[in-house]
Amino acid sequence: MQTVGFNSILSMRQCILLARRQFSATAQSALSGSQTNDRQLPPPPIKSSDKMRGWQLHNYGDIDELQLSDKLKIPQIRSSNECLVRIRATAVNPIDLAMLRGYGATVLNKMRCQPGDGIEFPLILGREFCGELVQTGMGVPADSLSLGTRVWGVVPLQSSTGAHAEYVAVPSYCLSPAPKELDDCEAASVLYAGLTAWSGLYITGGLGGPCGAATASGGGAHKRVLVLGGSGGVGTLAIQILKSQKVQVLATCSENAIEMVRNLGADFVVDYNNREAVEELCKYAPYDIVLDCAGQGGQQAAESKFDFRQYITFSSPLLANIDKQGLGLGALKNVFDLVQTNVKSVTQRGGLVKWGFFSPAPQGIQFLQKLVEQRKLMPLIDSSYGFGDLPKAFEKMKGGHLRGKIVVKL
Ligand SMILES: NC(=O)C1=CN([C@@H]2O[C@H](COP(=O)(O)OP(=O)(O)OC[C@H]3O[C@@H](n4cnc5c(N)ncnc54)[C@H](OP(=O)(O)O)[C@@H]3O)[C@@H](O)[C@H]2O)C=CC1
Repeated sequence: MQTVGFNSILSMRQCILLARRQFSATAQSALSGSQTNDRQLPPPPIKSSDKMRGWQLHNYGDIDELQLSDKLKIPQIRSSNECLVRIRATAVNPIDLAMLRGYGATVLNKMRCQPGDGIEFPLILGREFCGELVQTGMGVPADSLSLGTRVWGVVPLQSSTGAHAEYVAVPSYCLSPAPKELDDCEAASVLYAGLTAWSGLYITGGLGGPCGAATASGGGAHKRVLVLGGSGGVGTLAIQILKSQKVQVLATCSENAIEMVRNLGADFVVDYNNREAVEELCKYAPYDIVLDCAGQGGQQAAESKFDFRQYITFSSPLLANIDKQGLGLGALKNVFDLVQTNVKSVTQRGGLVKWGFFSPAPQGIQFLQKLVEQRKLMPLIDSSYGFGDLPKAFEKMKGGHLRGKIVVKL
């Protein structure tokens, strides 16, 4: 296993992070003195006539369907456990681009619309944010989440008003006080991909046993995990999560990302385009988990060169099958696909294929929060944009080859 130089790379990384933290703390206190405070003065109350800016969608299609308006209604708190947040930063994820094109519309629209109410549009995309708590429902405990608190959070997939706007309303379990170790853009770029990685490893993969899935305890020391696509939003966080739990991590990425992925802590990294290097991965098989963060899908599992106990892919055909064939036939096709890929993978590679999903679980948020506070997890930002340039952020996502996350500052 190629680990020579790993410790020196890591300590170099820590020095850079420390210097960056010191610089940003000084700069922030010099400029505003407020951003890293958990709690500020309570914000002025929102009036029902107040309007917000936001990017809306009135049809599925391409990026030109995104329309900026400054006359949108501010989302209202509809149940006692909801919170309203004024957003400071948000992110663009592959799911935003997919939803813009209509991905998952059949299922998500069923979840969104009340019976008899077929209104699908307008939609506001955006699944994660960092911002300031401005209103809470009666059932939200004021001691844990008081007005003015700087929070980070995620928006459930079925919500039609996402985080690409000045305000978002979400259930209180979807947010918590933002770690002061991260600035607004960094804090807006952890939870969606981080909860996807956490849920794939601990809920779907059972890496830490029942406690690992039900609590924030993590686990999995001395297991061996291969991360496919170690350079993207989910992969960069998955590697850091795994290393923090003393898991042995191998990863694949493009040649030009190898050094970056090694610096995240991966013990052995190969270029997925280099056939000989990929063959090397066989030496370390069978893997406890192969985590597909590269959009490969379950069908690829049986074609792998190496054996595994579980192959967890975040690219399942679940919603796409239902979009194409409707709820009934689509559900049957899903069962057929899962059985078929598993028969092939068990007979050819000795392990199961599972579908992993983002899950807005509070214990997952707590787990990620703890790692950030211990400085064991740090988001990588590929690029950042102003709010008015959100379509450019989507173009960047469409171009692919990301090295971390795309963030948008309000
Ligand atoms: N099911 C769910 O709930 C969720 C699913 N996802 C899915 O998970 C996947 C990862 O998401 P995210 O990290 O945000 O996406 P990104 O686009 O940020 O990352 C993908 C990365 O994979 C690399 N890559 C592409 N092809 C390969 C390959 N064959 N082998 C190794 N690396 C490769 C890309 O770089 P390069 O092309 O330069 O090599 C890029 O760095 C996406 O397919 C996304 O749709 C994400 C979140 C939730």
